[in-house]
Amino acid sequence: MQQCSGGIIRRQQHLIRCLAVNETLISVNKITRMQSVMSGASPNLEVDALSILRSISPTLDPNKHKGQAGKIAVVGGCREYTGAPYFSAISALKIGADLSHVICTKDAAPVIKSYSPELIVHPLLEESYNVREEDRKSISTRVLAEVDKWLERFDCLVIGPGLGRDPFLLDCVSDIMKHARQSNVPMVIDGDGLFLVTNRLDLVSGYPLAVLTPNVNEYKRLVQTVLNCEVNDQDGPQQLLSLASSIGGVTILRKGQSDYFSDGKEVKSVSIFGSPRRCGGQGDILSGSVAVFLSWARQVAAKEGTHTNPAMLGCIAGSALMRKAASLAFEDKKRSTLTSDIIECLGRSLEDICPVR
Ligand SMILES: NC(=O)C1=CN([C@@H]2O[C@H](COP(=O)(O)OP(=O)(O)OC[C@H]3O[C@@H](n4cnc5c(N)ncnc54)[C@H](OP(=O)(O)O)[C@@H]3O)[C@@H](O)[C@H]2O)[C@@H](O)CC1
Ligand SMILES: Nc1ncnc2c1ncn2[C@@H]1O[C@H](COP(=O)(O)OP(=O)(O)OP(=O)(O)O)[C@@H](O)[C@H]1O
Ligand SMILES: [Mg+2]
Repeated sequence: MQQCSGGIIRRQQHLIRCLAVNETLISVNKITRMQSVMSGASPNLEVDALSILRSISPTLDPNKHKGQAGKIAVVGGCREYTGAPYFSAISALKIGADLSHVICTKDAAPVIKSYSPELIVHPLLEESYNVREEDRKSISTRVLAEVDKWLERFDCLVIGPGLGRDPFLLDCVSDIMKHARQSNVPMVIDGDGLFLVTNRLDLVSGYPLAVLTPNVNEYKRLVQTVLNCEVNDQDGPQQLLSLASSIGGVTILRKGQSDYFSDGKEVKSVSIFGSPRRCGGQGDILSGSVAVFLSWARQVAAKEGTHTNPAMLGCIAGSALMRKAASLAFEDKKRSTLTSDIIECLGRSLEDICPVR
């Protein structure tokens, strides 16, 4: 039955794309609305994500100096996972951040450095297998002191891509999060960062500069822990609103066929056509993207005194760009589309939506 409705949706999506090619009068927004209806998304929640993206993307101004377009740091990368932090950090650069750092374990650092000379990689974190019981305290103090030297320079942290679940390492990351919060540094929390936060809600509860970006599994765990019930898709937007509100007004980006966003006050969605390929790593691109757009949205808010929640704007713009890049990559690579192919399409997608002036 599920397979059957999946097939129908795919055929409908194919039909919509054919219409888009043949009938130039069908606007992106109309296509989006049609897809929302077909996928079961609530059309009245759908935002004009492309306009939002344009409104927060800075111009390339020759008077600006390095760093003003964003300094992002990804806290993640361990012995098992080196791809995820790389995807997140390189995506931030490709979108337009000036500097992208990775704070990872000592073992992961040479590997991540070898992927790209563009990234600034800090081999600071340690996992239990490398640390004697009696050295734990001094090591975590040293890690925190090192991170503190950089913390206030970052416009946003991404916590969790490829972080792993080692208890000692997660304790160190909890301390980093506490310091980031004291310094008002925004945090996008993804992957194993969500595993940490689901068990330590105090780390983000009531912090408006925290963004959680759960996938299906991560969302399920959050709902079970926070709301003490199961995911209810009949009333998905309302449940998301309650979840964000119960965690004190953090912003949540619930990833799926449509992406939904809530900060506990409102719920919005983005259903722009993405890709039917579900290769691992696409969420990592999204986390790096959200970090950049959130930083830009904060700059706009500071300059123009606007009151729209920058975390919501950052999520909406990140989701729109990720989906557009995924669809471009899929047009070209079809079944063999990989995360690296999508990353290669970030620049062209951004240029299509928001050309350099
Ligand atoms: N190329 C790369 O480097 C990529 C790396 N990636 C990185 O992978 C990490 C996990 O993210 P993910 O998306 O696989 O998590 P998710 O869907 O909850 O889990 C799926 C199933 O696996 C299990 N499980 C997972 N981790 C576990 C652990 N450490 N130890 C034990 N169990 C674990 C989990 O079990 P459960 O917790 O549900 O019992 C569930 O059944 C995260 O850091 C992410 O950034 C991705 O971004 C993709 C590209
Ligand atoms: N069924 C779907 N149809 C279209 N787009 C989707 C679908 N599911 C997820 N996406 C999009 O793919 C991106 C990544 O979401 P996904 O749920 O794959 O994250 P993830 O599991 O955390 O990924 P990762 O493998 O990086 O950990 C999001 O931008 C989301 O909008
Ligand atoms: Mg993920």
